[in-house]
This record gives sequence, C-alpha cells and structure tokens, in this order.
Amino acid sequence: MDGHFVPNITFGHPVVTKIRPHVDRPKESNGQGTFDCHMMISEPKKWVKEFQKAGCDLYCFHYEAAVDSTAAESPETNTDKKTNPKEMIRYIHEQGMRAGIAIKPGTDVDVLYEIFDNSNKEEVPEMALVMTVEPGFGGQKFMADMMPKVQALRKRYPELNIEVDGGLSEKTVDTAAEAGANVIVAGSAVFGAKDPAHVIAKLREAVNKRR
Ligand SMILES: O=C(CO)[C@H](O)[C@H](O)COP(=O)(O)O
Repeated sequence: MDGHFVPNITFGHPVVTKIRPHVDRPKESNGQGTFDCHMMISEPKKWVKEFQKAGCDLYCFHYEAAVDSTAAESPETNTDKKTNPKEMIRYIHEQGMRAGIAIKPGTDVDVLYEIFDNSNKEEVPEMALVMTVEPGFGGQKFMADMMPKVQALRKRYPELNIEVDGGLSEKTVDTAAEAGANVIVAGSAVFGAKDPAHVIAKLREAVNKRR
C-alpha cells in the first residue's frame, strides 16, 4: 500500500528481503512458500525489479493502476510509470516472476476476459484476484456480492488460480470456495486467532474439499 492508490501505507520490499530467507521456496505442487505480493500501488511497474530482487514469486498488480487511457493507447511512451496490463504482465514474466491481476469491488470482471483470453502466454497472468473489500484496510466485512465475479471466472477458466482477499475467515470461506476461489487471503482471521495454524488448516480444507 502506497498511500496513493489506497489511503494507507504498509510494508515494502525491505520486509520481503528480511523474511524470504526464513521461508522455503515454493514447491510447484502446492505453492507453499510462495511470496505473493499484492501491490496496492499507483505505479506498479516501478517496483517490479525491487520485489524480484527481494524474493517475490508472484507480483500481483491492480488492473485499475495499470490502465489509463493514455497508457492503453501508447504503452511505449509510458514505460516509466503506468503501462497497460499486457505490458505489465510481460514485464513481470521477463523478471522471472509469476503475475497476478487484481480488481477492486467497483471494477467489472469482464475487463479480465481480454487479458486471460490472450493467446500470447507471456501476456497472460497466473492468477486473478477478486477483492472482497475495498482495498486499504484489514478487518473489513466480506463482500459476498463479489461472488458472481468469482463464479464467472471459474466457469470461464476452470484451471485458473482465483484469489479472494478481504474479510475471509472460517465463517466466509465456504461462500468463496463454493463460488470457485482457490487462493484465500486472510489477515484478521489468522493473526487474531489463538491457534493460527488451526484457522489456516480450516481455510485450506474449505478449498480442497471442492477441488
Ligand atoms: O489488504 C487488505 C485490504 O487492503 C486485505 O483485505 C487484508 O490484508 C486482509 O485482511 P482481513 O482478513 O482482515 O480482511
């Protein structure tokens, strides 16, 4: 969070650098150890290389931050700041990371279809993130009305990693998993728990029993 794209600030690549040596690298079979960095920032391209150096495995940027009319029309003149989503995805892949693309609650899911239907695989992300709160703060209420977006993505892309973020807990995870989400972000539910491992196991179970 950069205090611009969202009205809050959180940690950046120096924290990733410090934590990375203490976490095993991802095992391709189950994704454990993946550093999935959700960039709630206005200039996502600016930080790609720093996060790669820090040990990020998957760099997830916001569709809304990557799209503006100028950048979409002439991506070649917008290489320092904004660029269009396809250029961003290609750039992330060139740095050796997987790419994710996130949408805020007010963004229609169909903006993602063109991105995932692209036959050029270098420009196709490995994950879609459907925000289930307005990004910026933990501890908000899960927006169940975002589930049609998840259902639409799951129907169209049976194998896609679909992440949900915001208000996920043991109480809400079944709704998300039933809709088709298979990557669950949980802050308060895990860090506020007496037994975080138990909560994580429950969240994982909700996803796994539907796969
Ligand atoms: O970053 C977020 C919002 O910007 C996430 O929603 C947050 O980290 C998850 O927290 P919680 O599980 O408490 O909703």
